[in-house]
Amino acid sequence: MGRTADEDPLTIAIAPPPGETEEQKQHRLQEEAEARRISDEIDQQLKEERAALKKKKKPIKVLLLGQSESGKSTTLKNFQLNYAKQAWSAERAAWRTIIQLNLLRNVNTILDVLHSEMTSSPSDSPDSSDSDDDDGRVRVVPRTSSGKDTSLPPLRFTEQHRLLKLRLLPLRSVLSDIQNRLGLCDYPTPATSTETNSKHRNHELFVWSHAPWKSTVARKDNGGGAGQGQGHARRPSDATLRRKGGDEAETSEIIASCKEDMQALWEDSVIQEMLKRRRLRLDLMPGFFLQDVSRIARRDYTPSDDDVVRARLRTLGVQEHRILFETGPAAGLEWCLYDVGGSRTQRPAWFPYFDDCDAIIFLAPISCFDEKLAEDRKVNRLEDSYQLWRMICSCKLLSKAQIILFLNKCDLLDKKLKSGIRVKDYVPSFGDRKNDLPTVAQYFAQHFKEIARQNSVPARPFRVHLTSVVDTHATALTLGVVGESILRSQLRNADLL
Ligand SMILES: Nc1nc2c(ncn2[C@@H]2O[C@H](COP(=O)(O)OP(=O)(O)OP(=O)(O)O)[C@@H](O)[C@H]2O)c(=O)[nH]1
Ligand SMILES: [Mg+2]
Repeated sequence: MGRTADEDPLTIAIAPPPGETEEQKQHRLQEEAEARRISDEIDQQLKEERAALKKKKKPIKVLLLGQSESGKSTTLKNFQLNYAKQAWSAERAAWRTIIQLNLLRNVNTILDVLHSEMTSSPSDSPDSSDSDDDDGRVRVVPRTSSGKDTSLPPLRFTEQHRLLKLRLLPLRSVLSDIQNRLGLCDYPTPATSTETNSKHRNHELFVWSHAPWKSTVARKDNGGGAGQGQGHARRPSDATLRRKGGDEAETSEIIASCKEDMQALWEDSVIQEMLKRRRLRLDLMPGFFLQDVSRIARRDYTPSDDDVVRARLRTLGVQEHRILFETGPAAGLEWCLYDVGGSRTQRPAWFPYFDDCDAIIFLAPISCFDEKLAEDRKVNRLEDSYQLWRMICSCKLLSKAQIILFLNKCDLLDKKLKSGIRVKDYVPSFGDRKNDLPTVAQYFAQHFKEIARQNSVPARPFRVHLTSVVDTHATALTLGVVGESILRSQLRNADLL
C-alpha cells in the first residue's frame, strides 16, 4: 500500500508550521522566493561557465584538402608563420635537412639525365622512359624512330661534364644517408598502364603522420622538442642524437665541398640546353633550390621563412596541427588544422575527419592545366581537381561546413602562360580567349563556381581566392580574410544554438 500525502516526509518537511500567522506566512514566502532566485542565478552561472568551457575545449576544426602538390602543407606553414610564431621559429631549423635533400634531388635529377645523354651513342635508341622526369610530368621530346631528335645538333659534352659527374657522385649516398637518418620513406609512385619503363619513375620523399623527423632534427638544433603536429614522436636517446649530430655535420661538409660543382652544373650552357631539349623545367617543380645553391650549400646555412615555405615533403596520412592563435581576431582561440596526403590512395583517409568539421580550405593548383596526375598519367590534373571539388561540394557530411577555395599556384600559371604555353591546347573549351593570367584564372574560377552551384545542397556562398601560397606576404592577407570569415560563421552558429 502507498503512503497518503499526509505521511509523505517531503510534504511534511515543507508544510507551513502549524498555527502560522499571516505576517509569518508572508515572511516565509519572501524567503522562499529569494532562495529560488539565488538558486536560479547559480544554475545560470553554471550553464554559462559550461558553455564557455565547451567552447574553449572545442577548437575550430579546419581541413586542408586538395590533390597532391596542391599546396596544403604550404598553406599550413603560412598559418604557423603568421599565427603561431613561437612554434614556427622552433621548427624552422628542422627544415634545413629537408631543404638540403630537395637540393640534392635537383642535382641528382640532372646527373641522371646527363648520364643517360652521355652514355647513349648517336646510334643508340633510348626508350621512351628517358623522357620521364623525376616527377612524371615532362613531356617527351619528339624523336625519330632511332630515338634522337635529328633536327638539332648533338649536345657537345666535354671532359668538364665527365668530371662534374664524377665529383658529384658522393651526393647520391649523402641523399640516402639523410633519408635513412630522418626515417623518411622513398616510394615510387604507382605504375600506370601508360608507363612503359620505370627507369625514371617518380620517386618522392614522404613523411608519415607519425614520423619523428622534426623532433629528431629540431631537438638537436634547438635543444627543444618537436613542434605541434609531431606529438607522437619518440625522443631519440642522447647517444643517438650525438651520432646524428655528427652525421649532420658530415653531410653539410660534403654538400659544402660540392658547392662550386653544383653551381657549375646548373649554370653550364650545355646542361641548360640538354634540360631544354628534354623540356625539363626544374625551376617550375616543387622543392627547386638550385638557384640558391651558393647560400644553401654553406656549412652555416640557416633556412629563411621563404625557404621553409618552398621546401617539398609529401604528406602521407592525416596530420593534426593544433595552433593556439597568438595574434589576430582569433587570438586566444585554438584551431585544429588537418593536413592530409592528397594523392589518390590517400583520399579515403579524409572521410572520418569530415564529421564535425567547421571549415574546409580546398586547394586547386590551376597552373596544372597541362599536367597529368603522377599516380595516373591518363588523368589531367585540372580535371582531377574539378572531380574532387565536385565530391566535396556534394558531400552531405560537409553541408554545415564553410568551404573556401584557393585557386593556387597563380605565380606558376603566370610563368607558364608567359613562356608561351597555350591553355586552349589542353582545355579546348577555353577557345580564343586571351592567354593571360587574369583571363585564364577567371575562366577556371567560373568553372569551379558552376560546379559548386550545381552540387551544393543546401546552396552556399562561393568563396574563392586566387593564391600563390609561397608568397608569404600576400598569403598573410588572404589568411586574415579567411580567418575572419570562419570566425564569423562560428559566432553565427553559436548564436543559433
Ligand atoms: N611556385 C609555387 N609553388 C607552390 C605553391 N604552392 C605550393 N607550392 C610548392 O609546391 C610544392 C608542393 O606543395 P605542398 O604544400 O607540399 O603540397 P601538398 O598539397 O601538401 O601535397 P601532398 O602532401 O602530396 O598532398 C612545395 O614545394 C611548395 O613549395 C604556389 O602557389 N606557387
Ligand atoms: Mg602535404
